[in-house]
Amino acid sequence: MSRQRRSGAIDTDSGTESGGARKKKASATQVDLSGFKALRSVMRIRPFRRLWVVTGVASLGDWLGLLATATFASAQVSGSAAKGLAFGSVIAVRLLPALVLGPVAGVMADRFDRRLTMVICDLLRFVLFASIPAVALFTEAPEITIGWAAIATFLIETVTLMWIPAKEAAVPNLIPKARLEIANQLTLITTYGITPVLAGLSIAALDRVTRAGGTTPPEWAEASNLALYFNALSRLAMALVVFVGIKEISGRAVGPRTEHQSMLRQFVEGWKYVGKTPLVRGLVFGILGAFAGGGIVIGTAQFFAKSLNAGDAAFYLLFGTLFVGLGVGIAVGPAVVRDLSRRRWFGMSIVLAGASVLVLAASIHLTMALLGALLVGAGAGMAFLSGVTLLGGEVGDDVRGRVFAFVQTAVRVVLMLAIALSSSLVGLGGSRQLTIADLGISISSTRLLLLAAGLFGIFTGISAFRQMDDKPGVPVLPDLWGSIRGRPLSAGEKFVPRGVFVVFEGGEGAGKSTQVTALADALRRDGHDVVVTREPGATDVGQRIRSLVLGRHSGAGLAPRAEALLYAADRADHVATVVRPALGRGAVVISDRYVDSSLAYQGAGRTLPVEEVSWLSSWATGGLKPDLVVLLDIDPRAGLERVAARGAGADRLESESVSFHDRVRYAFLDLADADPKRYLVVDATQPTGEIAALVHDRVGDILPDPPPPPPAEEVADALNTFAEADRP
Ligand SMILES: Nc1ncnc2c1ncn2[C@@H]1O[C@H](COP(=O)(O)OP(=O)(O)OP(=O)(O)O)[C@@H](O)[C@H]1O
Ligand SMILES: Cc1cn([C@H]2C[C@H](O)[C@@H](COP(=O)(O)O)O2)c(=O)[nH]c1=O
Repeated sequence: MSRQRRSGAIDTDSGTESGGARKKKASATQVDLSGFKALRSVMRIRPFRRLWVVTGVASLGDWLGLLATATFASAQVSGSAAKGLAFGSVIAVRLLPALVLGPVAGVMADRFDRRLTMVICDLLRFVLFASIPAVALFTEAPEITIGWAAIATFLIETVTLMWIPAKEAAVPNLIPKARLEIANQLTLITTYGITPVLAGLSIAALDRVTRAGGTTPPEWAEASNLALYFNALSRLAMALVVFVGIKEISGRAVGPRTEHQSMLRQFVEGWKYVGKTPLVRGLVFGILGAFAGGGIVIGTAQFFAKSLNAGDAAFYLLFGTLFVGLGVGIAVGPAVVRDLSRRRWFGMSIVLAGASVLVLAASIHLTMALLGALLVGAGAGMAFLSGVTLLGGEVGDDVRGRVFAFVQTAVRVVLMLAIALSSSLVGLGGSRQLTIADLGISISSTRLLLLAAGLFGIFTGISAFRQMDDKPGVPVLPDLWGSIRGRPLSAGEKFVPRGVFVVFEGGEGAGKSTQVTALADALRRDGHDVVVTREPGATDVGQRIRSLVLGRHSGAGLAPRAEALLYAADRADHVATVVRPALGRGAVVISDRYVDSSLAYQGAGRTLPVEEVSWLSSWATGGLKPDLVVLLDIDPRAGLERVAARGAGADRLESESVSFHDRVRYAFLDLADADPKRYLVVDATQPTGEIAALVHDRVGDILPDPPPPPPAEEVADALNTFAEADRP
């Protein structure tokens, strides 16, 4: 059985109009999902708008706080080694709580009121952030100020671990599912694009202002202290806005509350859910793979810059480009892939990031490395956006907090391990120059690690894709390409054909009816269950359509598009009520004409865009393709003579010009050329018996031998509804 038929992908573009008209129509249907209007519509959701504003302010505060705590700690000691140690320790302390407390945080987010959890966490963070510079006001001892900065940072991070799952799990309840992606886009761009840059600029500006004129500011007015106070106040503001202004966060979308379960039980259930649900498993696997790869890129970045014979500036440039790519992926990705399945997009984005790491590994010049870094960032950004949106939109409310907590914990652990391991590993390996042609390529442990990271990224992307794919069997690249052009392929109708589908095609008078009958008789003699059918006109509706399109008087002025639609309508009814049921019961279905006739007559003959006629047919048939097409090829002059000899007069299409029929003939031949395995092209001027023997032989190759037993009686009864379609 042909694989194409089983896969049954359909191009779901919305019509046959061309150019601007189609674009207008497409954007009209997408207006609720993308673009500026979508942005406006999500901003109209009051609770989200408020949350977005305070999250932006708080995120600015957090980035300021991160920079400030680190610079604050190093400012308390002297000597570069001590400063470096102090700086590094504060950053490391921020990552530690995840190891112990991450999973518990998820249970809290699913167990307790999320709004109160957020408010209490923010009040605690307000106090803790403010306490860091405040303690320094009361003591001169650096061990106390640094010690407290480290303890406070640890506590802040612990509290943050509780806050994030509560917030992330609540957001999808505030926004309709269709708006979730744009809402996430907005939040991620604000949190990882705008506010870190603003924070860096603000802290530098603060430093300049407070030291203007060469004066040393009082300790409380140091830039890092002011930043920490701002951070504290932004958290207080967040607590107040969430408590007073976004009461909706307390609401639950679906599912029963789970307070009756013990915390331990909830914790175990959360892990089980992640392990057992293919979508979540795929997401988690993909996210972790991406972060592991990202960690290796970060861990090796400095050595990599050196391997390009570039200095520190190149390192920063690469790093900056990676973030630009991340932003581009998040901001532009959805507009590029349009209606591509988000599950597929997630896997593909990870594969893109992995493949781009390979570009990095193979870079022989800084420009190539920059391109690689840009694409790594773009892939990661798109994976991040689609991953978060999928988690928010497809994970049930009652377990969402635990899933987010699981992901955030695992991400931190994997990232830390990947950075630590890769940076120590690159230190161990040596580097030597290998000259290929005139290119000096540096093979070093850094590049080998990048190579491994890239391959690992591709592997995890593919695995995630496989686990989560919601369009199995639909070819990946045509689906991606179709989506970019606004014509995603939709999954074929769920249908497992048992029978075999043979179609006869050809011009007028080629001898199709004669050969259909001969083949059906021969196969019946061989013991096969055979259904003979045709287009147009195999069903009651089809009969009426046939008289509309072929009647010499009724359809005289029929517009080509109307003609194409009528044939498609006949086909849709024919496939749904005759062909699929017969194939489903295991019969051999022989049809006199099918999709190719539309491509040849309406496409080439009427000169409608063949691609669009093809889409129309794919949609009408739900992607059903024949196993074999027998093309009876004949010069139209000879074929039309045979028709005339029948003496019944020419129908509307037979009356078309010879050049029309020539175009039809060559279109049939082109189709056969493009897919030779699925076609048998026969010279239709041969004697009837010889043609019949050739066809019987070829069909024998694809038929089950011996013929399958007839279906059970009750199934046969059910299918008999369609048996009367065994005509023309
Ligand atoms: N191989 C052949 N050699 C000579 N004549 C043939 C051959 N096959 C069929 N014919 C004759 O040609 C005429 C058209 O045959 P047939 O109806 O089978 O063709 P068709 O392709 O189904 O036509 P249409 O396009 O009108 O449906 C008939 O009179 C038939 O007897
Ligand atoms: C299915 C199909 C058919 N046609 C044309 C081709 C013929 O001129 C008639 C069918 O007549 P026949 O005697 O049954 O062969 O319809 C078409 O133009 N487009 C189609 O999709």
